[in-house]
Amino acid sequence: MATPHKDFPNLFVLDHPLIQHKLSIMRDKTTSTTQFRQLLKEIALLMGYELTRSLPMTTKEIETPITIFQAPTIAGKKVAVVPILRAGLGMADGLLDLIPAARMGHIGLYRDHETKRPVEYFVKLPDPEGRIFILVDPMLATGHSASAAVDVLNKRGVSDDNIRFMALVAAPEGVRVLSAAHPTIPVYVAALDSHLNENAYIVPGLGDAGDRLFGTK
Ligand SMILES: O=P(O)(O)OC[C@H]1O[C@H](OP(=O)(O)OP(=O)(O)O)[C@H](O)[C@@H]1O
Ligand SMILES: O=c1cc[nH]c(=O)[nH]1
Ligand SMILES: [Mg+2]
Repeated sequence: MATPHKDFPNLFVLDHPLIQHKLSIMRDKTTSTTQFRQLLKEIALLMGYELTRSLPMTTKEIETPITIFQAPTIAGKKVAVVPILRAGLGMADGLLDLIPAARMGHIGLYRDHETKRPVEYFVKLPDPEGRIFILVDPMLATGHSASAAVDVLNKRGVSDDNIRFMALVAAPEGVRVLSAAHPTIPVYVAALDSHLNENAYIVPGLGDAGDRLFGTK
């Protein structure tokens, strides 16, 4: 079971060997787009298994072929998976395999090359009533895209209590920014890397996740 990081009480680094092995292949610059896409999906599914551990449970009376049974089921809350476009789409695929009944929202943000600040270009979300929102984006670098995406959800009536954030690789700078703005949101990552470079890319990181996922440059 995931335990909070010693420096960040809301950060959970999922250090399962399968996740770490797959991430190392993704980091390698010689890994192809095809492999990168497949591995991102597989890691998201494995991370989703841990993240969904906190979903509230209840029981429901069913009848097995043998007897009446109070069967454990996920309580009322419905789930929405919300990728931050573009790169988040690669993680959403894995989560949807795990939770096929989840609704899906989309938040389009790109990071301006000069300012390094996110620019919003698309938002479409499901009804927030009684729903848990899982925001997904492989890279948490400066943390401004993640914070902006949470702000978008807040404006549409989703409280921080109903938001989880899932990233592949985070920089400490980004975790600090996101948790300063939204201290109660649990953040799940596969790795907490060293720092950001002068272009606000994560070191050692894996480069530009969107470009590697979609084969663009
Ligand atoms: O934490 P930040 O400093 O805000 O950076 C992280 C953001 O940068 C990347 O997206 P990008 O802007 O490259 O868009 P893309 O997914 O379309 O490539 C990444 O997928 C995050 O959304
Ligand atoms: O390292 C980084 C930082 C921002 N966006 C990326 O895709 N990679
Ligand atoms: Mg990109």
